[in-house]
Amino acid sequence: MNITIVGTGYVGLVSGTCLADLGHSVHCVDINREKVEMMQKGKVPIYEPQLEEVFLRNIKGGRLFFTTELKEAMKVSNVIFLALPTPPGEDGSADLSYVLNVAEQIGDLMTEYTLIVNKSTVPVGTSEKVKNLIQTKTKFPFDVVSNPEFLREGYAVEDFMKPERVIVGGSSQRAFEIMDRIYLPLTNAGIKMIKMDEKSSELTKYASNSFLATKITFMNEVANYCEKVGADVDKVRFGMGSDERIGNRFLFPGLGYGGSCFPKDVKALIKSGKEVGHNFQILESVEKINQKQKTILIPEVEKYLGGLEGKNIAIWGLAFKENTDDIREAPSLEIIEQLLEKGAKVTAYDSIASDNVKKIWKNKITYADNMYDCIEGADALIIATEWGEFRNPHFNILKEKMKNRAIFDGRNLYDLNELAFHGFYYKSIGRKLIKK
Ligand SMILES: NC(=O)c1ccc[n+]([C@@H]2O[C@H](COP(=O)([O-])OP(=O)(O)OC[C@H]3O[C@@H](n4cnc5c(N)ncnc54)[C@H](O)[C@@H]3O)[C@@H](O)[C@H]2O)c1
Ligand SMILES: O=c1ccn([C@@H]2O[C@H](COP(=O)(O)OP(=O)(O)O[C@H]3O[C@H](CO)[C@@H](O)[C@H](O)[C@H]3O)[C@@H](O)[C@H]2O)c(=O)[nH]1
Repeated sequence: MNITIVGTGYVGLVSGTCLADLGHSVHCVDINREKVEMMQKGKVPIYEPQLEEVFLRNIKGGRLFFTTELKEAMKVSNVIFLALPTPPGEDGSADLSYVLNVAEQIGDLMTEYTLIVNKSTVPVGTSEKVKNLIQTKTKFPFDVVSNPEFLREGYAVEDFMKPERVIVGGSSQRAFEIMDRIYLPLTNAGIKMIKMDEKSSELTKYASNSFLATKITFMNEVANYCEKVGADVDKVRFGMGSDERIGNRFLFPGLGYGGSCFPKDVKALIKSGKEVGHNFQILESVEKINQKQKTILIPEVEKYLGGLEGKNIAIWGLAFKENTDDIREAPSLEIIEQLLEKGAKVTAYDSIASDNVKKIWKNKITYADNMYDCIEGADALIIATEWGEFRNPHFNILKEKMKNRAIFDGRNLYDLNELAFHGFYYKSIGRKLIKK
């Protein structure tokens, strides 16, 4: 089948590449000329494990193409996936301008039956808005379906190819049949496709992300309580997660949830609720607690050092989580902001995400080339991302290079006994404080 994907970011590029790998001919469209030229030359513009291999295989196989021209792609395909940004507007609501602009263009360019498949995360009622808009632009028949995407950055290829479910929201038999054909290689392999109406499908995405954000936030609250009463959150997490009704995933406490999805989707659901007079009280609390959690280690560092003015603080990890170069809503950004405000000197290291942080913080902080250069002369080390390379450091090198043996670990990477053995002051989340 010939498929067009509009928007080649994390979702569009991964979906396009994977759909090509399932045998479809995929034309990816993006307005960013530089990005398109890069992809035409065989370069992947984002960091996403496994993606490059599948990308190159499908370019070579003649199934994956890139263009800046929607019109060109639509000449060969009448199934169009939208993988466009839906960033938060000033009031927290999802900004639908990208989706609606492209919908309008599709309406103008259509010359036959067209299926518009919306993969962007959008509020309930967006399919209807898109339908109404296209209706004013064309005389040709068309359908709009909602097909929310559940992939995680860092595991995107795996999540797309082996999803726990594919959700399709629509109201036309013709559209459902096309969706059946597109996903046949997955459903044949035992992946379930759940069909429903458009509104329920759109809400399934927001409700899933908001539920996961709530689960994480609940654990952060439990962790903060553990510290007050002397319980260990890792043990509590393991005990709770062993109950299948709770499940052991997404129970890791830390520096709060970040990334391009949870923060914006929680905000957007709260806002959508308000528009119809519904108060998502639980999500309002989740948001507030999460905001506080991102910088929860700062007062701890401040207390330990007796102030931050002129202190050298090292940060390991800048990405919002491991295995990605994405820094959208990363706790590291707010940590850096507060440290600088309080007069500290910051040296940071992230093997993949540093370049993106440089665009924001420029030369206001120092960027180290490796994790050990980063801690040279440091008064304290903050761990903000759980990259694999931080999990087993040579503690002897840390002891030699750091001015103070002090680690503030936002990801609970280390064994408490080991850090006590090495003589570190070690503050993690929801666990006993190890004092030198
Ligand atoms: N990032 C994720 O992990 C993830 C997962 C599931 C769902 N989503 C949702 O998917 C959507 C896309 O997210 P993303 O992270 O891939 O975004 P992104 O910002 O990484 O990519 C969006 C792409 O769209 C392009 N674009 C913008 N306007 C365009 C236009 N008029 N025509 C063609 N291309 C255009 C941009 O240049 C960019 O390359 C959002 O609604 C998001 O909430 C994201
Ligand atoms: O136990 C956990 C799990 C995650 N996180 C944090 O939660 C955030 C989100 O993590 P994750 O869900 O792994 O990353 P995303 O790539 O943002 O993926 C989420 O957002 C996507 C965009 O909507 C959805 O498609 C995915 O299903 C959903 O997991 C990150 O800051 C993590 O550090 C925790 O603090 N504790």
